[in-house]
Amino acid sequence: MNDAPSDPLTEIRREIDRIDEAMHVLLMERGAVIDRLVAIKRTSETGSAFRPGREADMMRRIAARHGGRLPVATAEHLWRTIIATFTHVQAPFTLHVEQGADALAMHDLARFHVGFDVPLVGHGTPSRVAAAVAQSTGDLGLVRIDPAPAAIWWDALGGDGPQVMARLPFLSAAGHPTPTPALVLARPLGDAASSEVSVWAVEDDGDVALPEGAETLAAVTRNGRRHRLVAHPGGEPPAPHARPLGGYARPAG
Ligand SMILES: O=C(O)C(=O)C[C@]1(C(=O)O)C=C[C@@H](O)C=C1
Repeated sequence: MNDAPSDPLTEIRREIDRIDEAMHVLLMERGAVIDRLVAIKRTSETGSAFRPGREADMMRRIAARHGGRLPVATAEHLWRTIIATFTHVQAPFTLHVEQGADALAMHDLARFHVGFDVPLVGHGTPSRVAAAVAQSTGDLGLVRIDPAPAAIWWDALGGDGPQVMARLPFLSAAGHPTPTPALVLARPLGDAASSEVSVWAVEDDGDVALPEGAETLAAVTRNGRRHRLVAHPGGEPPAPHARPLGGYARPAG
């Protein structure tokens, strides 16, 4: 089929080819910039190139400037894939995914955020995910936010062990293609972490009220003691003796 040079369809396809080529060239240029970043960024201390606070800023800017026909979730997915791939290029890691109750949704959530260059390993419980992250150098974990889980899995978080580093989905407006709420776990990342919302373990006899704005992500009662995983905007503990378990950038609606 020979389209005449003046055919409007041919013209438009030329324009699409020009844009595709420019995007491809820019992505390759991005790769070269990452090479320079690797030379000056110290990933060896934590074993991870993951910078959740920086990623949250980038996602907010994408959402703010977005418009037109392309769904914003597609833009998010494209950049998540690019960023996760370059994270992996800098320091290879595995994403450990909790696949106990909603395996397919968790798999979708994982692939939406890391694309296909990052290997996934599925685990039956959040405790196994936390253990796998704890035993690794720079692996990440993905755990579903289950309000009434079978175990107090967050007991394994905090200190030098895995911490909460992000909450997904981040651009969480209605209609998100992978809406399953989840937490990202990683070994401590120093000041690369975001603490807009801090996460805590709160243990009581069922008698401690949380301050306004605090959110109970999960709760388990054992032997009369109530164990809660609590998210609290800001860095203040939501209750006396609360144990810090990390934090995340406030999801953008
Ligand atoms: O800014 C960094 O520190 C990077 O490593 C770059 C980059 C990216 O590809 O943009 C990759 C991983 C981080 O999680 C954040 C951003």
